[in-house]
Amino acid sequence: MSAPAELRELLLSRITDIPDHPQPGVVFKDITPLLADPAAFGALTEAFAELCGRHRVDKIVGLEARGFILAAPVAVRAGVGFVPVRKAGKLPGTTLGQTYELEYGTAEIEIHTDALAPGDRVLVIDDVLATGGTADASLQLIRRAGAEVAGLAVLLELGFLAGRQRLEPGLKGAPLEALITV
Ligand SMILES: O=P(O)(O)OC[C@H]1O[C@H](OP(=O)(O)OP(=O)(O)O)[C@H](O)[C@@H]1O
Ligand SMILES: Nc1ncnc2[nH]cnc12
Repeated sequence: MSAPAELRELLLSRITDIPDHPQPGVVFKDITPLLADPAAFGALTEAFAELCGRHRVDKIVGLEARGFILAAPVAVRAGVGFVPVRKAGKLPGTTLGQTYELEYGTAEIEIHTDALAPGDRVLVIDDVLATGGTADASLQLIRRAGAEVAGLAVLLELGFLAGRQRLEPGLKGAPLEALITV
C-alpha cells in the first residue's frame, strides 16, 4: 500500500536530497524538514496509526534513531506500547543482538530479551527502507524474542536498492507498507 496521492506529495515535498552524505555516491534522504512541519508530521503519524488498527497491532518497535522519532508518537496515538530496537551497546538490560549490512557500512542492533511477550503482534516502524538490512535484522530479533511480526511500515522506500525483494523471505507473508516509494 502507498499513501493517497495528496499525502504522498505533502510528505515527499518535506524530504530533502543531500548528495554524497554520509559518503560519496549516497544520496541521503533528509526527513528533518518533515519533522519540523507539524501538519506533515501529524499526517504521517495518523497514516501509521491507522495501520495499527488494520493489522491488529499490540506493540510498536521503532528502529534507532530516526525510526524512534516516527514510531513514538504513533504508539501514543494508537494506544499501544513502544519498544526500542537500539544500536549495540545502548540498552541497559539483557539483550538479543543481530548484525546486518547498511547501504554504507555494517552494524548490530539489539532488543531487550523481555521487551515482547509470546503472541504480541508487532509493527516495525522506520523512516527509510534502503537495502533492507536493518529491517530484516529487526524482524529476526522480534521472532527470536518470541513475538509475531504484524508488519513493517516505512515512510520512504528506495526502490532502486531492492530492499523489498531482500526482505520478502524474512517477512514470511507479513505486509510491508511504504507510504512513498522512489
Ligand atoms: O535498509 P537499510 O540499508 O538497512 O537502511 C535503512 C536504515 O538506515 C538508516 O539508519 P542508520 O543506520 O543510518 O541510522 P540512524 O537512523 O541512526 O541515522 C535508516 O534510518 C534505516 O534504519
Ligand atoms: N539514502 C539514504 N537516505 C537516508 N537514510 C538512509 N538509510 C540508508 N540509506 C539511506
